[in-house]
Amino acid sequence: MDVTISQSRVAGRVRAPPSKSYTHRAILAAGYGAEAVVADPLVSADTRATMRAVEAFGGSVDRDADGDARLSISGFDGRPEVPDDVVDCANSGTTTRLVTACGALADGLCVFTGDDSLRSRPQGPLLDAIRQLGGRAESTRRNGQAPLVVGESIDGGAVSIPGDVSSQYITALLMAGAVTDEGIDVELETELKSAPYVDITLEVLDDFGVDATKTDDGFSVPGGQSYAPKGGEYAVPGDFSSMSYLLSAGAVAAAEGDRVLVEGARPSAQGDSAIVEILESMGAAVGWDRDAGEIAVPRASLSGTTVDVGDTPDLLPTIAALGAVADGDTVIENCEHVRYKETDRVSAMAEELGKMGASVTEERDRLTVHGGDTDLVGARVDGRADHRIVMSLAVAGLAADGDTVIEGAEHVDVSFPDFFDAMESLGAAVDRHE
Ligand SMILES: O=C(O)C1=C[C@@H](OP(=O)(O)O)[C@@H](O)[C@H](O)C1
Ligand SMILES: C=C(OP(=O)(O)O)C(=O)O
Repeated sequence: MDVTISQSRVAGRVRAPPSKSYTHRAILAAGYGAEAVVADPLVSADTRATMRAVEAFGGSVDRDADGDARLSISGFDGRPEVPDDVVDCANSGTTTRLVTACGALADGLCVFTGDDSLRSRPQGPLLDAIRQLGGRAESTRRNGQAPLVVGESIDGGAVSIPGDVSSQYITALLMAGAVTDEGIDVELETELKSAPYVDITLEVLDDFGVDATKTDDGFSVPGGQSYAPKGGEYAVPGDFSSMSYLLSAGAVAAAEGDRVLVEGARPSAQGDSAIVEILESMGAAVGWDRDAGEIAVPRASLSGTTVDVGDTPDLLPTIAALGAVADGDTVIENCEHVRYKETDRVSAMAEELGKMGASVTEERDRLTVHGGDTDLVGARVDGRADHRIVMSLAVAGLAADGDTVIEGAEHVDVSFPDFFDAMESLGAAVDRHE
């Protein structure tokens, strides 16, 4: 599906979808346990991949008859079965990493694969860690990418692993380590990127009654633990990465005297709540009522800023789009790890914003958007089969002169299936077509 988004003004109230990161972890944590309800989950292409994996390991995931508001999960109670078939992780890096470590607990071999994008993402450090723990872990093509073959019942132990490729390896080892005999000590060989995502993991583990801690050189989780949320139920908070597009839409295109108000914005461990400070640093008057969980953003004359995205890789496409609308340079630093996502998002944003007339300088670890050099103009752009590229280009399209056609817009299904409905409800001119 392609979407044409035309220059428009937006205003009104909209609810952010539930957090993808928390939902993945809650579904798998429930899978590691005996029985749990996950309330307010994100039901999207990526989280469905984690549900499928829990079922493949012998659990079951039942959705409310009347919608997506609750998942009743029967887990595999710390002992994943060997799946009957290959497990398809689709487009989801989180699913792949988290279930790969789980598969290493199985008494047999598990095979994990996914779509073209997923099969090009790095898994080598996680496979190496599983081998350090005595498990079997191979890439079928011997290139450190899926398809992966994993298994042979690891018991835990000590591993050392780089921290600058993906924090999801650490999350995966901590979640699996809790149900091993010995537990897992993770020593980081390099500085941890995307660190707030491990904080999210520690928060979810704690909510499921599982102990895990930061250590001087990494993380540690004792073995022999059981997963059970307090009161049998876990509620997922709203997603700040998804909110970044809605808030940015307000900053670049809110109607005169009006604002975009986003609900579901209660504070949590999500690093991407930094979008609030980033918008403020660019000149937007953002109002965040933390108790009510509401953020309001009126239109602003944005000016360039400098942002280190070491902790917040998923905000890079949003910040790049904001930079293209702002005056002056927006410098996005510490972004090499953003090249290992669904697509290389650093070059994708440089090239696609370039098609809209933006002037952008791309370096390996830095992206500079020279805002104000030229006016943004509507153009035909490629969403790169990547939900975040699609949604960021839609934000740029709101402010660009004329019509922007975004190819492959259906990929929003990965994290924010109702994204274009939400934009339309705010008044954006959106036309879906083949
Ligand atoms: O653990 C998670 O939920 C995520 C971690 C981050 O990945 P990396 O740790 O690979 O940077 C982030 O980009 C991804 O969208 C979600
Ligand atoms: C990179 C992302 O997710 P994942 O790693 O789970 O594919 C994302 O949602 O931007």
